[in-house]
Amino acid sequence: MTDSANRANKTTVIWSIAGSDNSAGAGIQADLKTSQSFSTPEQPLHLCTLVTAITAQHSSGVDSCMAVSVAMLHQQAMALLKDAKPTVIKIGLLVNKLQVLWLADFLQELRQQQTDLLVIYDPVAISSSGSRMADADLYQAVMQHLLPQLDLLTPNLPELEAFTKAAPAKQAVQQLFEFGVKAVLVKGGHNFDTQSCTDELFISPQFSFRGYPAYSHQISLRSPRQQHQFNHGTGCCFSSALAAALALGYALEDAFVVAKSYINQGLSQPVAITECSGTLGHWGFPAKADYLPELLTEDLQPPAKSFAPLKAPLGLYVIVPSVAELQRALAAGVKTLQLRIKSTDQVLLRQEIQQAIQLCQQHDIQLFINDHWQLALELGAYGVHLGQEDINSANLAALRQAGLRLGLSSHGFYKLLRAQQFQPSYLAIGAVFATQTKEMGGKLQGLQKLARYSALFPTIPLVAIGGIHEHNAQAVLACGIQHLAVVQAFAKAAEPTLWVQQMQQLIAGAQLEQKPCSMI
Ligand SMILES: Cc1ncc(COP(=O)(O)OP(=O)(O)O)c(N)n1
Ligand SMILES: Cc1ncsc1CCOP(=O)(O)O
Ligand SMILES: [Mg+2]
Repeated sequence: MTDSANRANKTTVIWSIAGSDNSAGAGIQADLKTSQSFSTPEQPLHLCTLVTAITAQHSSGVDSCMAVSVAMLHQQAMALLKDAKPTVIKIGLLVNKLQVLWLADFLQELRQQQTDLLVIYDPVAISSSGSRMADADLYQAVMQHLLPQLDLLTPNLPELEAFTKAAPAKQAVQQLFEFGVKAVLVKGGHNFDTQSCTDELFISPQFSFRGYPAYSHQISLRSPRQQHQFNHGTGCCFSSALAAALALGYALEDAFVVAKSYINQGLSQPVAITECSGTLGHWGFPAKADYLPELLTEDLQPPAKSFAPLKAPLGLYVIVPSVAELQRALAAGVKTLQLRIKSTDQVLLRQEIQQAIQLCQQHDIQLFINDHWQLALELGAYGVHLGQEDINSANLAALRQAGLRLGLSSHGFYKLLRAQQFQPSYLAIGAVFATQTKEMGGKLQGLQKLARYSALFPTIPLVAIGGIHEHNAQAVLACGIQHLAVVQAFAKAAEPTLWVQQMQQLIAGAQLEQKPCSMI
């Protein structure tokens, strides 16, 4: 393959079907800025536009709005299809029923050729300044014709009410699901009674994107309300940020966390146009923990207190399947270990866990017991490592009270946020690279995401796991990660002591340097 073909292969195409906002806070102009903010040389995004309307706007209102004809919309689509099909389509302002009907037909046809297309509709009809831009019968046409073609609808509270006349939001969303839309993200910014801003994502079991099943079916994210008027286009950019994150291949719940953080970042550093008006800033991928929202989970009661901190940095963290291997690791100089036995034989488990605990206590080694938290608790282990699916069933309060350290697995922005709420001793993130040790369904984190995690979660030890070997460890460390967990790399090391020394030196060097990450 040629270089240029390779490059084109990497580029993900997004379409924005929306109105032009000549003041560039919302509409197509905002969609372009947002997608550009998420685009990198490693994962380029290219946003193409189908203009539905030309508006004349300024900071306090919309002076006029001229709809583009359906014939012209069609020509724009046909022209774009001569180059490339979109992976994600974000729809914004639609002005009249004719546009809705054309779009519904067009999407139905496109979906037949492209089954993994994802369509998001941000149903703007009235601008934030109160100016009506769409015909009064628009939503009725949308309900009947467009909703079945949509994956995700992102109404704010007045728009949700205009669609369904129902309250509360859960009931309204149920009605929308019945019309065929697969997920609804209700933007809570118009609930001005509160000092915070809570957005809620409802995902129907029908939603799927590139094989990512939804982890949870209702997720609420809350952030403090930012009290200023430099917020033109916020709702629009929220949906564009979702579109961009989905185009990068993120699961929907991860895209939600990232989009909300993007908005928080943009509102924290807005662009003032006049003294009392402006737009949110577009400053790249959200890069500070301050921008992360708080996750309000329906099913979990995170503990008020944190788990015991680690006695020493994890550094090189070797995972072994037996006491025999654990002894080999101890002899090689490993200081952090995990016993990961996938047998259900209770006699063997008890025996191995007890022996491992004793050995590690003698050598003052940090030992985590994988999965078997009851035995770990009973036998007085130093710590346990659990998966996210274990959080609901394990007695976390008992583990914390007994002083055990807790490590939790995570596989993305949403799960990191969820796991962090339990205030564990560390968070693991994987699989970074392809691994033979655990079936990961082909979903790998890669280095770019690692760098983003370490910027967003700087206060808790982050451990990278999955396919880490001596040849790629440096690249992982360069992402700001300071702890590396390995299975095969140690198991296969021909000279374990030398190998451990080499890895520990690499990690110590990176900890000393504390390089700022260049890959965010
Ligand atoms: C350090 C570390 N990180 C992740 C895992 C994986 O834990 P989990 O998701 O529970 O999967 P299993 O290891 O139980 O198969 C881990 N064990 N250690
Ligand atoms: C347990 C686990 N969890 C995520 S990846 C992984 C396996 C890591 O093994 P290896 O270091 O051999 O790739
Ligand atoms: Mg497990």
